[in-house]
Amino acid sequence: MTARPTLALVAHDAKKDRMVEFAVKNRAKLDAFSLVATGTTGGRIQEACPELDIVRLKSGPLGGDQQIGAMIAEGRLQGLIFFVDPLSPMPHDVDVKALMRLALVYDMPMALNLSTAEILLRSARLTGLKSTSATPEIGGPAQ
Ligand SMILES: O=C(CO)COP(=O)(O)O
Repeated sequence: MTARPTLALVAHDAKKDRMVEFAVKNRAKLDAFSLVATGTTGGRIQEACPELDIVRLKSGPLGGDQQIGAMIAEGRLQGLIFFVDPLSPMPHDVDVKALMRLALVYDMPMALNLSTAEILLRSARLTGLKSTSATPEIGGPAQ
């Protein structure tokens, strides 16, 4: 049996309703993944879609973004959907940037808004998300 690819779901507060709508609409597709989420985002999705099995990490400002970043660096994540709020200052802005940076370093499929998330999910269904080998792109740091 092949292991299901792992997908991380994260949304800033102003985008949580949108994430819940996205999850409800795509619940059957999401069920094909092993799901992880930052704490509050995961709680909201779980409430709306109780059948989904979601591993909830810490809340973003308390280290959840960094936990997901560590999963990327260790090759334990295959995709990231992160609904970012571009209009509000964040106390943990450095963590948000660090997460996105690692996704870039490791060439992780990453959707930062609703329209790209829809595309990512469709393409993941068709082709399967690529497995990361925790090898950075050329020009990335040595392991
Ligand atoms: O802050 C976040 C991402 O930067 C999300 O964290 P929560 O899902 O706990 O709100």
